[in-house]
Amino acid sequence: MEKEYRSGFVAIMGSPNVGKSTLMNALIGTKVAIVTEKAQTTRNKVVGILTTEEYQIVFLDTPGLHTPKTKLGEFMVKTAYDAQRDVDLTMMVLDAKMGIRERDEEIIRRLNGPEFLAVINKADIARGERIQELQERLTALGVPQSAVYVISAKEKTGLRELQEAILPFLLPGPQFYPEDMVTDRPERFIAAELIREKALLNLRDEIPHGVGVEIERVEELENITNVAAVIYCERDSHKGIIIGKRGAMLKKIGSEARADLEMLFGTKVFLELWVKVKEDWRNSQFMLKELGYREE
Ligand SMILES: Nc1nc2c(ncn2[C@@H]2O[C@H](COP(=O)(O)OP(=O)(O)OP(=O)(O)O)[C@@H](O)[C@H]2O)c(=O)[nH]1
Repeated sequence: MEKEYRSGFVAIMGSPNVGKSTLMNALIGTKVAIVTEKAQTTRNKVVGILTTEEYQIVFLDTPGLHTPKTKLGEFMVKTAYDAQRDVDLTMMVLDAKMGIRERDEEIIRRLNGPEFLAVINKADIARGERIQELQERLTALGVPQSAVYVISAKEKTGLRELQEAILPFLLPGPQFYPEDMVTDRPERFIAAELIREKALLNLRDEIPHGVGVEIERVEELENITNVAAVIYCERDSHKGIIIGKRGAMLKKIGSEARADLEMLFGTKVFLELWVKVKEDWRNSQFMLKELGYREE
């Protein structure tokens, strides 16, 4: 008898910067979520999809949980807990080096149960005793040993075991998305995220969280895709920094983004980038909507 097709939804939770996006990209083998060394990089719920002949796993990569200070922050936290509610499995990602913070404990207590796995990430940069200490803390919090996995999303170790651990949580069911689809986010959204990633990677610490990217136009011609985008920032002084001396910074952001956009669209890309100042845009409902941080 043929085996029944199985599918399910898996939420990837955890504090900012623990490596959730890196893990999801590694599991599905494509870059659908942006990664930077700065906390709170992920703002939206991004779906990553892993399809094989036997099963389909749909991953929800949630914004890092933190105490919200702005409307955008509130939206991020709400999206994270909302994503968790209707899933078949929740994976809580922990940073082996940072350990379990008070806030993590609260989340673990809230989410621990039969459909819960704890994933200790960044094993490549933590000492063995440190990892053992974390495992013991998890046991003390009531998470069974069998639900704890030690991995390095960056070095891609422990991923096969983790993937196998997910399979029993999948239920007989349909393939929700076509097999060649790796995310349900529109190309425009990914394009904006790729540009934002390059801005975050290149800019100094004080600016990045005030940076939003809007794609104004995508024109797909036969051999080239024309993309026009605006980088929003909150102050005139920031605008100067983003543009850089004789436009050098903007040029660097643009050429790095273009390389990724060419992979996304599968064509050459002509990228036009503008920088605009919108004071306090993170507290403007209108701007949040404009930039795609809306509830579905
Ligand atoms: N050494 C090491 N670094 C890692 C590993 N996984 C992720 N990182 C790094 O940790 C940083 C944060 O990774 P992200 O994947 O953006 O983390 P995140 O949890 O999605 O972060 P938010 O979007 O802020 O919630 C990046 O600099 C990654 O390269 C790992 O296994 N080992």
